Amino acid sequence: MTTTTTVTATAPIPAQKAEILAEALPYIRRFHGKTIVVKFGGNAMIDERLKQSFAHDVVLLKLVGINIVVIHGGGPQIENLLTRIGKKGEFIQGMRVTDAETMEIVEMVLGGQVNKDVVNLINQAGGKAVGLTGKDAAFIRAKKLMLPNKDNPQETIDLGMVGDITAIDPALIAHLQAAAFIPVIASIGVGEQGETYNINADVIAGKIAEALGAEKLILLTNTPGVLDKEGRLITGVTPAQIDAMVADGTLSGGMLPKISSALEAAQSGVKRVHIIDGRVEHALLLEILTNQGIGTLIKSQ
Ligand SMILES: Nc1ncnc2c1ncn2[C@@H]1O[C@H](COP(=O)(O)OP(=O)(O)O)[C@@H](O)[C@H]1O
Ligand SMILES: CC(=O)N[C@@H](CCC(=O)OP(=O)(O)O)C(=O)O
Repeated sequence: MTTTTTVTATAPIPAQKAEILAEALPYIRRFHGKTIVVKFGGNAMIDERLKQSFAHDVVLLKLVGINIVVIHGGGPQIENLLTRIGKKGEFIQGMRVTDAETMEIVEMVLGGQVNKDVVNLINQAGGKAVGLTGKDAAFIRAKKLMLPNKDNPQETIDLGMVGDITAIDPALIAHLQAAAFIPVIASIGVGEQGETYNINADVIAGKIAEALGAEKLILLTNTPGVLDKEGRLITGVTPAQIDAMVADGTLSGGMLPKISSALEAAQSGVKRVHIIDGRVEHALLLEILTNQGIGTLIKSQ
């Protein structure tokens, strides 16, 4: 008996769609086998649909052979829980003042709720994500940060349990990448005595990108990129422009640790560092696989 196979004609793909797909090829070839570190900001993480589009992008990029490493924040999510226990968050130069009780909340929210949420989303999208904090294999070592006081450089500001990264061991990430897992890292570090440190997620993302020799670092946030005094997007910033914008207050709050770690990464061998709008659907695909420049490129000089 012979069987007949029916081949159903597929609907013609609009030429524009095919063109966009074809445009991705040189980028896939360029980044195949390379590492791209992506920081998913807490503010970009609020919308469910955007979270899913982020997770799909991560899985697609991994499937075309790009080693994606995800670092996530969770500032607004920490703030929610602090409010529920009647505590108000305090920030100095974009860093959360972290007493012992706040540290407990930060670890619970970042290492627990937010980390597992991101892991779950990526796995639901078909990836193999593994959640970590810097305590796993003690791969992010830190000591207490003493923040220089901008008004009086002889003085330092005590932020409590905020960590200053002393070392990152890339071996654990390399093992996970070799086995096709997607590392999803919460911004917690560990001290010499096993103490827990709260570290700004942008700072960790920059240091991990450096330690892994990443091709790209992408910081997804809730603004179109770096904005000038008039609120217009700056598509590329130099160190001199950054210094001027910090000095005149154009850059403030959460943008301060973001811009300084982006610049440090760019000056320490990470080839391209971008701050982009995580509120744009498929922002990652647009940034990595198309010639559509979005957000701000941080220049090393
Ligand atoms: N010049 C600037 N350009 C863009 N954003 C800025 C600037 N100065 C301060 N910001 C603030 O920085 C915020 C981004 O940092 P943050 O709130 O820490 O985001 P994330 O959670 O993504 O790390 C923006 O929402 C904006 O309020
Ligand atoms: C020291 C410090 O400020 N830690 C941050 C860690 C989370 C974070 O960086 O989250 P976003 O990326 O969403 O801002 C905090 O406690 O809020």
